[in-house]
Amino acid sequence: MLSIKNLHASIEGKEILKGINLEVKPGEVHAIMGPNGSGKSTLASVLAGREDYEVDSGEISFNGKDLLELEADERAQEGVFLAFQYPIEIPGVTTTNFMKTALNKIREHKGLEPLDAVSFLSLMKEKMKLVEIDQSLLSRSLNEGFSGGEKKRNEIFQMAMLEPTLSILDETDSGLDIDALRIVANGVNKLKSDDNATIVVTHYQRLLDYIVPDFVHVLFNGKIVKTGGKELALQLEEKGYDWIKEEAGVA
Ligand SMILES: Nc1ncnc2c1ncn2[C@@H]1O[C@H](COP(=O)(O)OP(=O)(O)OP(=O)(O)O)[C@@H](O)[C@H]1O
Repeated sequence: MLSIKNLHASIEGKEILKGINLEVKPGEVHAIMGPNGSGKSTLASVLAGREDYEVDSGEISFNGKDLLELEADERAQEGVFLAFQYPIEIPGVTTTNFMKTALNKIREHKGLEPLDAVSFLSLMKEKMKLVEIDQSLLSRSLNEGFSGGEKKRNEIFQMAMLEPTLSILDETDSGLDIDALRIVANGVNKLKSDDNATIVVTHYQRLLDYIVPDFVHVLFNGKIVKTGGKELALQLEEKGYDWIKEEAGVA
């Protein structure tokens, strides 16, 4: 589904990603961990097509398409979903209206008719139940005055509605409390299928108790220096990152 080959990327002339290689297949959950400043959020942002980042070399193919050729909104229409560390607030636009527009944009791209009001409402109800989000949140302006946990819940709701093929969750520093961790984890687990894949960027080994990853990758200084199974996250929790740096010869 996703194939990243020797990706180099920089911001304001400073090289951050220094040769990332990653293969993600349908049905898989990949966790990306690593010390502060190693490039985790940069990788998520480059995948989502955020403009501040310059891709210097390398390839990213997504379902056979060259992802780097696509603008951020085109990537979303192709089924890439990025949940940011800090979701933006959009005063005056209700979550419901935002979702309607986003969903119909994606449907249009797939050559489908926009959903009529009744079908849209029944889809919303079904997904609200799935991610346990409160109706009152959906009639408020998007993210405005939402608590951290509410923003997270809302993001997982958006994910449920849009049914992306590839979800990228950047949870490195979002101040998730235990409830919010569970919200994110339950959402990801419930939405998991053989047709979609998830990349979770996290510092929290705890999150991986709830979302069991198929692979854990350790990013250090812009490169993936170690890949393992879910037990790697437990080793990191116990021993920190120094042993990995030594093992990779980057200490
Ligand atoms: N606008 C910028 N200008 C210069 N350097 C930047 C800019 N944005 C990010 N960086 C640098 O890029 C490096 C990687 O940042 P990134 O946020 O991707 O790391 P991270 O692994 O997600 O870190 P954390 O775990 O702390 O969230 C850091 O050294 C950071 O200071």
